[in-house]
Amino acid sequence: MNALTLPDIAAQASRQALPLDWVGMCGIALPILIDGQRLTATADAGVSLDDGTARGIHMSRLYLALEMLDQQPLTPALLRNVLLRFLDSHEGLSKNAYLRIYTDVLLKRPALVSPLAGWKGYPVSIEARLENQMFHVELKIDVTYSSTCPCSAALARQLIQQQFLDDFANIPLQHEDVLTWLGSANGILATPHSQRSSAQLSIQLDEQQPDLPLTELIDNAEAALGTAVQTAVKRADEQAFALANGQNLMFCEDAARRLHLALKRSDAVKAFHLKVIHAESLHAHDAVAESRWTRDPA
Ligand SMILES: Nc1nc2c(ncn2[C@@H]2O[C@H](COP(=O)(O)OP(=O)(O)OP(=O)(O)O)[C@@H](O)[C@H]2O)c(=O)[nH]1
Repeated sequence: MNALTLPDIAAQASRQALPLDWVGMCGIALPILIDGQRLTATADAGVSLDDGTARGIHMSRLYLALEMLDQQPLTPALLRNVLLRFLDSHEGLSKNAYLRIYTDVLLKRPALVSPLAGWKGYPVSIEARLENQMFHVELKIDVTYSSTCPCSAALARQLIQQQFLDDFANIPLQHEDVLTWLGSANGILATPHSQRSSAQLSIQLDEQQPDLPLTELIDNAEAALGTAVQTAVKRADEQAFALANGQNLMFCEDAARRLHLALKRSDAVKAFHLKVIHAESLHAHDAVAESRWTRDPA
C-alpha cells in the first residue's frame, strides 16, 4: 500500500452552488420478495441534493442500502426503512429520498372451464418517497383485458335481425328451421369488433398497510372488467371467454367506470389515477378514458 489517500471528489465543494431535486442511480438490478416469490427487479434510487454547495451525493451509500430488499418481503415498512437509511447516510446533504422498483408480478391463473392453469405477468412499479418527512407509496399496475364494442354489437345484431327477416319472409316458423338457421353463417353474419385493452392503474396506498396488496388489487380489477386475458385455453375456455365478452360489452368509458368503483372499495387505496386504453380494431387510433379519485380525509 502506498501512503496516498483516495481522492474524494463528492466531498469537494461545487463550483456552481445549486441544489438538485433528484440525484441517484437508475436501473439497478436486484432481487425482491413479493408474496413469497423471488422476483427479478430493477430499481431507481435517489435523494434530493439540498446542500447546493456539495459537489455530489454518495452513490455507494444508496446502493448498499438496497441490500435490505434482498431477504425481507417487500412491505411499506421496509420501503420506509430503506428511504430512512438513504437520508441517514446523507445527513446535511439531503431532505428527500426516492425509490422506484420495477418488476413483473407472476400470478398463476386458472382456465375459465378446463382444469388447466398458466402464468400471467403483470408489469408493476412500486414508488416510495420520503418528502418533507411525509412517506408515500404508489403502485403502478398494468392489467390487460378484452373489450368488445357495445355499439358494434348492436349494429351486428341489427344486421342479423334483418337477415332473419329476409330468410324467413312468408315462411311459417319451425323451431327446427330456426335452430338450423342460428347455427348457420347467416345466424352470425356480422360480428362486433373487440380489442386487447389495457388498464394502467396508479394507486396511492394507505401507508399503514402491512403489505403491498398487489394480488388483491389485480384480482379486483379483473373481476370488475370480467374479460381478463387468459393463459391456458382449450375450446371450452374460448367459448366461455366469448360468453364473458358478450356479457361485458364495454366502451372505454364503461371500463374506466367499472375500475373506478372497484378501486374505491378497497380500504388500502388512498387515491388513484387510472387510464384505460382500448387499442381499437375499428380505428388505427386508441380509445382512451381516465379517471382519478382521492379519499376524503376522515
Ligand atoms: N456523486 C457521484 N458519484 C459518482 C457519479 N458517477 C460515478 N460515481 C462514483 O460513485 C462512487 C461511490 O461514491 P461514494 O459513495 O461517495 O464513495 P466513497 O466516497 O468511497 O464512499 P463514502 O466514504 O461512504 O462516501 C465514487 O467512486 C464516484 O466516483 C456521479 O455522477 N456522481
